[in-house]
Amino acid sequence: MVVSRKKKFVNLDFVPTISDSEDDIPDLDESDNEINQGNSAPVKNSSKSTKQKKSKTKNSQELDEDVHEDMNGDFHFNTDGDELTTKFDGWEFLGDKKEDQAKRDVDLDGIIRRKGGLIKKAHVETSDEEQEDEEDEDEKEEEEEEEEAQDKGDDDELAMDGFGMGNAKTTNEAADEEDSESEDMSADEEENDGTSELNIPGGDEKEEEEDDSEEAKANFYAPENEGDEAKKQVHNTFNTLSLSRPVLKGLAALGYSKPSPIQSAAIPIALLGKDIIAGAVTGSGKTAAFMIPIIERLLYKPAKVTSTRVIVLTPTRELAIQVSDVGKKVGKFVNGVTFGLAVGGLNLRQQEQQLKSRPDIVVATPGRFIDHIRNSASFNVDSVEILVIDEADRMLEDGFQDELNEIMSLLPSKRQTLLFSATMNSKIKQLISLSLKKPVRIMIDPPKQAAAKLVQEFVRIRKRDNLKPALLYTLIRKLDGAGQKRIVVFVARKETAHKLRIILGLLGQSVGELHGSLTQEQRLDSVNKFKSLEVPVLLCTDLASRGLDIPKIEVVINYDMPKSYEIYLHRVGRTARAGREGRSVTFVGEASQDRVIVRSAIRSVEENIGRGKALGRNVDWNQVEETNKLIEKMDTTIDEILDEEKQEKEIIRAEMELKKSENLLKHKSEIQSRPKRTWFQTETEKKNAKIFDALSKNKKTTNSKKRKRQEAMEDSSSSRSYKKTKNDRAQDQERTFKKQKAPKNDKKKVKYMKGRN
Ligand SMILES: Nc1ncnc2c1ncn2[C@@H]1O[C@H](COP(=O)(O)OP(=O)(O)OP(=O)(O)O)[C@@H](O)[C@H]1O
Repeated sequence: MVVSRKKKFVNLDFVPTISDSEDDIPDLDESDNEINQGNSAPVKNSSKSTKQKKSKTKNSQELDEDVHEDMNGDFHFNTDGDELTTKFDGWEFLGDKKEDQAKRDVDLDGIIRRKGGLIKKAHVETSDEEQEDEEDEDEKEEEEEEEEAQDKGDDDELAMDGFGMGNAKTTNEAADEEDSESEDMSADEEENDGTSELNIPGGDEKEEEEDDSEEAKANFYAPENEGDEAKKQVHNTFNTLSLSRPVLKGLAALGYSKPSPIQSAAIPIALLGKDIIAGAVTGSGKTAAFMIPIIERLLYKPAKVTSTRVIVLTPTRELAIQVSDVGKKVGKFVNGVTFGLAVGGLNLRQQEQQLKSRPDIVVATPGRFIDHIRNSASFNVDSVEILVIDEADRMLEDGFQDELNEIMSLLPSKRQTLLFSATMNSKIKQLISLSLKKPVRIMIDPPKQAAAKLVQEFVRIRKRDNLKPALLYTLIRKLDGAGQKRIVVFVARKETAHKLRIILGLLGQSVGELHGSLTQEQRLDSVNKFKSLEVPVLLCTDLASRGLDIPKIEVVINYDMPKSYEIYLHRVGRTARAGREGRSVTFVGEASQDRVIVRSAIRSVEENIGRGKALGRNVDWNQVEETNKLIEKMDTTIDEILDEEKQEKEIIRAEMELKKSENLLKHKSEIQSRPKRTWFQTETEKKNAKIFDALSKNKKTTNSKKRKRQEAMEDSSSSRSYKKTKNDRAQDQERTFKKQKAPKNDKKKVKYMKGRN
């Protein structure tokens, strides 16, 4: 089969792999029309019927088998129009766990149940319900009027004025909002416009970091018009993006019919081999925006030898697993493209085995990635052609800086680098270390914006911090009495998540946890139970704030305020994804930082009329107080549960130690013969690095004690540093060369060529 090249692209790096015979490419436009006609019809049926009508050519039959019926191929990222609700049930968070490797865990829910929890939800009557019991219909109406009048005077509960932002809503608006709270949240709120009356005073906004000068930008970035042109060239179907047939088939199977704006703009530029710095709002399809061109490039330029050619770095393990799954699904029909994971917390040996086969695309978290480069003998990164950094602004922050520098020093400098994030506003001085080559900037949405269909609500806590657990329970009950909605709750500390799980459990509400104190198996288990609605509420730390794509998260609750508006945007971006509706409820404390975030959110909504809403939420504090009385009585039970949990943990640990010793005896010689692993940074070094960062940021506060710690850190870093030496690299190359000679390695090339035909 001949590969057609479009004339306008002369760059040799460009990879136009579209087949010249497009007859057999599924006609996505056709199905578009049908779905559009039946606007409110369930997607599953419409896409199915479309396909049934199609003549059953071989390809359409194949596609039928593979299409994810629960995905909506018709959804538009343009959020002005009506959206259909997609039925996509999400990526697979399987990690590399094998069934028989499941470790024994403490059954916390079991303990809570033994203490009388998780059986029946605690019911505290609302003021409304009490009245309903007593009054007949007419009287009830009168009551409601009275209540509205009361509400009018009670701007404490209307929250927003208390933030110094002016009174938030008229009485009717407040009443409308109250009504909608108990109903299906997605429906009625559109008529309830509470945003326009919110005032935003100027004030103690955090100083922005100084912008890059025009001259610096001109030197660093590709000419601005390259990004602008890319944005202007809107592609209404993937067919016009010069993609190859297997990739188009993968996209069709996923139910993607139309590229999102970031995909439409970034794919052509990435196919040209250029470096990119891209920003687009949460949930706008950035993952596929880099996965599609990556796979396309692999397909077009087959490797001469089996080697790892693409590295995708993500800040969290769950995100890495998810990104790898997106890639596998996009590349499902591409013969021979292989994926590997280098992710902390999962089985090291298993990953080593996988990396030995040199998968084309390795998705990794930085620490484990460095570990593998250093310690997995047959894995090397000498042939890497493309580096993607997802959530790039996060990866450029202090916590990852040392690891990123180390990775940069190990990767070949001749490569394509793609950076993506929803809050991509890193300054040139941060980007320098990544050795980008005239990157094209593609910023789709105005920076620092929430998703278009997100309703952001705020509750002022004032001095009622002690009522927050009760407020959370009341809110969850109000938003979702039936346990049919997915609600993510963000907290600042792992301990808070754990304690809230017990409190809510004792009140009868089943919740899961996701934070760094859990084992990786437990983390994935939490995500999967949440995905399947087995546990509809997930208590998380910021570990889950970025990237996680679980399609039907209806509500995000910020129990504790995030540290910055950027993190706020990522957190609330777990809902209202891909054009869907969503709601966030944020508990706002008295700290000035809290107010800054609320103001930024409201300002953003006001500046972008028609995109989302910001509202104050009414709370029935009497009901919350009543719930709190129940919680106060639980103190001893909570302690007992924590004790019991601790004891069970110790028993499990002792059993594990025993097993470990047995294994050690049994496999002594094999274990001893393994080469000693070397570490890039020990935990202490990591901590020291953090202190060092903090110190260098705030030199004024350096006292002699801190200075000593700093010196100690500098000492330890000078002796720790390990990089692959020239010698190491030469050995790696030799190994690669030897492998090249082995005839079986040519297989992959043949497979790729097949994929293109
Ligand atoms: N062209 C498309 N058509 C239909 N659905 C799409 C398309 N592209 C992506 N999606 C879906 O949109 C959702 C969001 O995509 P993705 O997770 O890549 O967003 P993101 O921009 O990376 O978000 P975040 O900033 O939170 O990481 C996913 O469920 C994905 O399947």
